[in-house]
Amino acid sequence: KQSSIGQLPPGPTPYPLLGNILQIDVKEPYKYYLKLSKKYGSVFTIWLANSPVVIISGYQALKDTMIGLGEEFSGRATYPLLMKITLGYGREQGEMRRFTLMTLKYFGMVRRSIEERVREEAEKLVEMFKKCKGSAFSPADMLSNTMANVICSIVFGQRFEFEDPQFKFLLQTVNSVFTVLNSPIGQVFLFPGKHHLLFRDVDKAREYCKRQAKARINNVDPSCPQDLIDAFVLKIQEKYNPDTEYHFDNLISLVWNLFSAGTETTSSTVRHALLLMMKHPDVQERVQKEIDEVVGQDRWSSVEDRQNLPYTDAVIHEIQRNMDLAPIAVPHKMMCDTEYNGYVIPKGVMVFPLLSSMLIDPKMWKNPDCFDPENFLDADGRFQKNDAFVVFGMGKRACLGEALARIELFIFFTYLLQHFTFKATVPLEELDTAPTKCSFGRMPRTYDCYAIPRK
Ligand code: HEM
Repeated sequence: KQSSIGQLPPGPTPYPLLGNILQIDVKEPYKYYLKLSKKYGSVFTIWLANSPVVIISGYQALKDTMIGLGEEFSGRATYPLLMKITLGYGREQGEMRRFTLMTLKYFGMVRRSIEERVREEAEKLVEMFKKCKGSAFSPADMLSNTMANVICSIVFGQRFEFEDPQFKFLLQTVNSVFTVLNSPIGQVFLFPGKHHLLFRDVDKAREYCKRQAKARINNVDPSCPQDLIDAFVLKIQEKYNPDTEYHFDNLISLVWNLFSAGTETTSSTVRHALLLMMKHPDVQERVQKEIDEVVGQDRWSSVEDRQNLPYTDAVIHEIQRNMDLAPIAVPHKMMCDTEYNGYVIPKGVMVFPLLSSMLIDPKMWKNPDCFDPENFLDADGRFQKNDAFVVFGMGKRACLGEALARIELFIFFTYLLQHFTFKATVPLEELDTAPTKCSFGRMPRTYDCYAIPRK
């Protein structure tokens, strides 16, 4: 089969029907891929059942393919599970991506600023943590709820009360999506599994998005769209033509995708951030000291403070590097037969950009294997960028919520550390910071903590 579909890069010998599935540690497949890259080099092939997947690893190869051959490598995987629960909007794609980026910018700049929306939610979170009055609690749901509301304010034009049953259902569904993707079956998404139950919930969640969108059809003020759904409905009306990307199905997918891609990612990163702060009290103290000196206790921090908070900035970057949220990004698909490195990767073949390979490359980092903010600091303690920081992916498919996510992480993290010191409920040596499920993305543990008010 290999010879009949082009000169695929080499890789471990697959078994008939199963491919390499039995060799893969389905709990942490990306570790297996990292091992394979040592044997086969920066481009190799594995087989998930009958389907070849080309894996790209290391700085140069990722740059050559994701940027140099960006168009060729930019397709979206069209496997049913992925289509339905992740980025289903994009078989045609380019225009949808442009629309989303422009609209996020529009609502952030022309309408109410993104930062203002983020700050409102972060303030609410601080209030909620205060209500815990220093006793132990789990921050996970509060983080998801507040961070989801940032997206809701842009997409639906409203925030939801946490008790709202529809909001709870949407969040639960997002959570199940990530749980399934991270369970062993999630990695091998070509197989049927319990995801038919998930499909049912995802369909219900998409139904909700549909109702929201339908309600707008005759109610949008063309001179003043209030949210992303309004902006899209205007496009449908302006350009109605079933051949364009502006049709109802794409609107539903886009709304759902933004909600799902924008909620669990940022909230689990802040969850991981607090866990690391508990594990490294010296780092937490140094961040607080810097915030106290630059921002003080009498005003909230703003994104403009970032450049004067190099240590805090380095810590946030290091949290993301250490977390490695999306070790294989989101699967790509070849747009056409493409020659790379002497191999021919055929149109339609799935590609995993192994982002992890860059995040732990010893040539790129001072201390790749541990949590160490020094990875982002120069000898004078200034923040230092690093090209291998690719947590948001690279090239034409890079995360389109990156700008929003960076504001969210900065504001939530600095607000929380300005107001609280986080302490573990177990002795530090028992506090495990390794993510629990790592099949597709890496999800941090849930935990109880103390948030001790600082004032
Ligand atoms: C810590 C936060 C986040 C991280 C680490 C992250 C990371 C990523 C990564 C690695 C990809 C895949 C890139 C690739 O395939 O090359 C991606 C795609 C995407 N992200 Fe994010 N993301 C985050 C937050 C967000 C937020 C807040 C939104 C919502 C606005 C969002 C929306 C998306 C979308 C829509 C895509 C698909 C882009 C496409 O296929 O064209 N992400 N993200």
